[in-house]
Amino acid sequence: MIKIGLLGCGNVGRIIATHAESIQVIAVFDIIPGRAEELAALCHARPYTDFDAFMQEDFSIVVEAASVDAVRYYGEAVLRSGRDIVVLSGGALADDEFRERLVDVAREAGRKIRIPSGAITGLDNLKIGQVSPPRQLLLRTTKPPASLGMTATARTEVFKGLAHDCIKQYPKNINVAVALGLAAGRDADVELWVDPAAERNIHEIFVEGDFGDIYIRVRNVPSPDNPSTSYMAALSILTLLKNLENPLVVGT
Ligand SMILES: NC(=O)C1=CN([C@@H]2O[C@H](COP(=O)(O)OP(=O)(O)OC[C@H]3O[C@@H](n4cnc5c(N)ncnc54)[C@H](O)[C@@H]3O)[C@@H](O)[C@H]2O)C=CC1
Ligand SMILES: O=C([O-])CC(=O)C(=O)O
Repeated sequence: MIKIGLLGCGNVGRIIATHAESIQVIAVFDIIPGRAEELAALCHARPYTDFDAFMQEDFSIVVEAASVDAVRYYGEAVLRSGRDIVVLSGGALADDEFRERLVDVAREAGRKIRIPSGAITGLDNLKIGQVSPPRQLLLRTTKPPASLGMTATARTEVFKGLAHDCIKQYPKNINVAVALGLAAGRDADVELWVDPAAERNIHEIFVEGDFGDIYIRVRNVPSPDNPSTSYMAALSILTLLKNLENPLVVGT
């Protein structure tokens, strides 16, 4: 059974901890002591608020479900310790300098940085963009205003531009756009909308290239404890972990 250290004991951390059938959560870490303790009790793990102490535990992979800042603070140390890291807050890798350094560290340590598909689908074959760059790569995200901590009386566009700029303004809501760009090999264009009539977190992906064109629409159910995070994101991590040691690899 894969032994994991969970970095982040919020909404996604709780879903992982309560569905951890094919994994063993050994230790959990959060800056908020009560959260670490509560989650640890749920999955019979040990709670930590001190990162160095957390890292002394016996696990082979760290699952980050915390924040863009957490990836920046701890990503390198995780890899240098000889563990892989699953990064849900992939927005941290929008910073070219940071990403290149992290990849270099992973290469030196012989470890992997795994970005799950999170709240979208299609990252597998979007990687064809690394071989044949797409002419269009657009993510149009629509969320209920509450997901962005806003109020709005009509459908409103709150951002239009490139993913690496959008993530700076909305680090808790648009990590998917950065993952999309990392898969396809170019920064994605992003439109971020709030819509008071939306009951789901909707991600529409438009791609066009030599292969033809793609349109994907994902209508995500918001998570029970954090409406800005789609429930699919947690399921995506559980699925990644379930398949880690499977010799049969499906998808590009
Ligand atoms: N790539 C994707 O498709 C998606 C990515 N996300 C990202 O995943 C992350 C987790 O999402 P949720 O569980 O819903 O968030 P949450 O806010 O419910 O939980 C995050 C937890 O991490 C802790 N935390 C934050 N920064 C930390 C740090 N520097 N050190 C230690 N603990 C820290 C917080 O105290 C909190 O308990 C967020 O960054 C979110 O933006 C969420 C949904 C989809
Ligand atoms: O969960 C979602 O729909 C997307 C999200 O928050 C993110 O990418 O940060």
